[in-house]
Amino acid sequence: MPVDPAPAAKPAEHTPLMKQYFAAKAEHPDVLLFFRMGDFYELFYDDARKAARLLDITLTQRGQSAGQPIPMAGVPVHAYEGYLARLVALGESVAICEQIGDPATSKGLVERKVVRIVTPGTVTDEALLDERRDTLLLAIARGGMSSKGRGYGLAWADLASGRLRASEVAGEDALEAELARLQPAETLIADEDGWPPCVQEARGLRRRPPWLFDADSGRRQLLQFFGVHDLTGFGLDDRPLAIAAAAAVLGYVEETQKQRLPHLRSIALESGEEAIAMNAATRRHLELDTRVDGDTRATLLGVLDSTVTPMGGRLLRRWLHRPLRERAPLRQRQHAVQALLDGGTHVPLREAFRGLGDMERILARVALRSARPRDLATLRDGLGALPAIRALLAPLDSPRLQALHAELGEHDATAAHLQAALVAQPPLLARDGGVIADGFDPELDELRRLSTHADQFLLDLEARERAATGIASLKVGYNRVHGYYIEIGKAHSDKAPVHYTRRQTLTGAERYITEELKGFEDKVLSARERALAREKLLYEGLLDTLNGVLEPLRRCALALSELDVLACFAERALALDWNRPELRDAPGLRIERGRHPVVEALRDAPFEPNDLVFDAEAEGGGIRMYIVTGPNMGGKSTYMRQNALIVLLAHIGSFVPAARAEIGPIDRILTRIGAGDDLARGQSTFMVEMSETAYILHHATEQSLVLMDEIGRGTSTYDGLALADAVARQLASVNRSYTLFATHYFELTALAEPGSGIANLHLDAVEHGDALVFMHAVRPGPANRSFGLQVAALAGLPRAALQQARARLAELEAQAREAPVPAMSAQALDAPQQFGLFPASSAALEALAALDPDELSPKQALEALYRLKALA
Ligand SMILES: Nc1ncnc2c1ncn2[C@@H]1O[C@H](COP(=O)(O)OP(=O)(O)OP(=O)(O)O)[C@@H](O)[C@H]1O
Repeated sequence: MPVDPAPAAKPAEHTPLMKQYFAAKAEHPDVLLFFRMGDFYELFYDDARKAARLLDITLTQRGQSAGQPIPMAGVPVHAYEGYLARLVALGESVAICEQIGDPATSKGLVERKVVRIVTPGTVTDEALLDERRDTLLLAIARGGMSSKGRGYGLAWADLASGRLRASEVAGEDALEAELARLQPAETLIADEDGWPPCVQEARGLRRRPPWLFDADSGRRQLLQFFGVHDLTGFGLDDRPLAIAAAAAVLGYVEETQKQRLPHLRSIALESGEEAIAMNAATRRHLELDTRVDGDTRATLLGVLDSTVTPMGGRLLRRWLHRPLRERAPLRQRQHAVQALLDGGTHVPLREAFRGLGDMERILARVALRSARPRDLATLRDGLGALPAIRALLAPLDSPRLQALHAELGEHDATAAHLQAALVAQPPLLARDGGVIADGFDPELDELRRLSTHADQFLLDLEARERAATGIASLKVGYNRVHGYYIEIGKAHSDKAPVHYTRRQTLTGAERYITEELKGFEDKVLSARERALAREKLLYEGLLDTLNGVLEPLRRCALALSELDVLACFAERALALDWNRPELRDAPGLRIERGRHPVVEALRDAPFEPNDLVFDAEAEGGGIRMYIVTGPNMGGKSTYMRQNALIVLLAHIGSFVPAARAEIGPIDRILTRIGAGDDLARGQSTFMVEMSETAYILHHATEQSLVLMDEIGRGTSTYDGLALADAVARQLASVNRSYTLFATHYFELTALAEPGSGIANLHLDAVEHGDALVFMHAVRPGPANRSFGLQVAALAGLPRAALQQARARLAELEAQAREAPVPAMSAQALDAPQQFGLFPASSAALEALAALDPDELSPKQALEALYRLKALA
């Protein structure tokens, strides 16, 4: 790291400009400072080096200060947003230090001030935001230990849409699950030790003084911020950790935005009880919105999201990450989707959504007073589309759609106001005017008329003066220094009337001004400026008007987002042949002809649908676990995941890729699917596998859906088999969850005995000569072959290696026939610690292996037998 000599120098030794810079920088030591100098934002010293590296811009030097050259890098003001976007995407924060005074009029150094701080979690500029993803600022407050682990309070703000939420969780696992769900852009924590790895790895991590996370002062801060007497209404009253986190978030937002935040009007507590719990591993394994390789298209969200508006897309993502347990709202959504489908209304509705734009974020910018002319034009067009949307919804028989219809509200007056106020296609920036339409404001019209009609006036004046003076060469002109003038050639200058006042003498001509021309000049020159000022005032007035109806407008935007998602569900259901699942209150799961939405979408060939039945009401509790066997590539993982995705889709209110689905109450979806993607954390594949498995055994309940894919693969065969066996037994007899357990250990198929609640399913393949054809159909019973070698051949393993493998396989199979592994008995299920799958002692095995019967005398043989008996 290069050392900056200059900042270490005594302040007095620096130039006045650099003194000003250091004063600003001292207040924002850990963010990049964009220091406005004319048409550039400049960065100095370490900031310059860092920006040069991150943005690939030139590092230069700017003269000297305190006897040292000043490293400098800069970005042009007109293009700064792109650079800012890149820095923010890299997790950097930037303080924008503007010239406050007018350089033209200020004496000496122009005044400068940091006007806002752009951070990854607080950006609201359209150009810096991902359209289809919430940008969240999260704060985590830490509490004491309880029986469930340490308590954490979380609060997150979505400034770009004005949403503030909080939650409280117990234990590191739950905290990690929340982080995986929220995916914050920036995370605030107290500057203390001992944060778990999931926090330390959080994006845009920022450590703040611990006293900012204090619950008592936090409570006072929240009361003041929301102007309320207690926090009961927000559900936060007895939630000190959530309060502490919320105060930390708000404090940071106020500090960075340096302005009022009228759109953060309330905070709501999200309770974990309301949602189907999915831990970080499950979200990853099910590839809800991102695959391990970073791809976002071949994911559930990629297939599901056909929303028209960005705000609809963001709501859908939030729903997907927080499937609801409560059935009533889900049934309402399903009913709404059905109502849309029945009349085909989703088609014209989606057409009408095209004109909506991102109303939610536009309204946030209106509240922050940073909305640009085009934002308001989009809002105008969106509100203009409302009557058509309302008319489409009005006849539909669905309680949710009618509630949303009511939430949309009437905004005809606002729409008409915007319509009258704005030109059809306003420019990007309000700065240069041309935003407010003609006819909206008489004063502005007059000012505009003055500046635009100037040309005609001058021509008229010229003609009149020529006629009056009889000088045909008389000209009316303008120059920047002297302003308007009447010019007469030297030859005629003696004919200039007395009311002409000389302004300037040139070699061949004289220039004059008259009272009339002077009056005109004053009017015209100031007219443009005044028109601009007037427009600015009118624009601010527009923002005021909109802020007066912000709440109803925001409710309207939220209702439109939900309508967009429901219409998307309808469109997807029709396009992809998905059906309405039945959400039942009785336990059990029954899926008929289910499909994997993503695999199906990616395949050219048809997808083979498969059933799943967990009939919890059957005698003896029915089947609780399926052991799924079959060849590699047979479709085991696909089958397991498709069932989880169908269950998940049902719990966001969507239709599902199945002919029929009956779905009882579900509290969690838990998965253990090998991905090996945690190597970066320094954990071995096996360690990850076991800690995920431990999590599942600790958390799975009778209402949980559990997917276990090839447990025990990461260790030696016997260890792996023993672990897989024990885990399967635990899940079936202790957790009693709905479990799909895919395995290559055929020994486990023996667990399926009558009364055990365990059954076998398998997938199959058939050989056609050298070719292997996967059937992908799930059948009852265990698989009888693994086809591992055939699959290896398909994968292109060298012929010689394959031959060797075949020979070795034959040997192993022969050995196994001679000494078969004892099967597991059903009784063993009740006493998991005693099952007799393996010889109790490997010492006995080793001793046995060391014996050579041909070399033993009968006496030695008998002694050996006694020794072995003692070892067993
Ligand atoms: N029901 C199905 N219909 C059509 N194609 C399928 C079906 N299930 C799986 N496939 C295809 O087979 C491929 C392999 O499936 P999958 O990964 O589920 O196999 P697997 O049995 O889990 O394999 P492995 O044991 O090697 O992990 C999938 O990528 C998909 O293209």
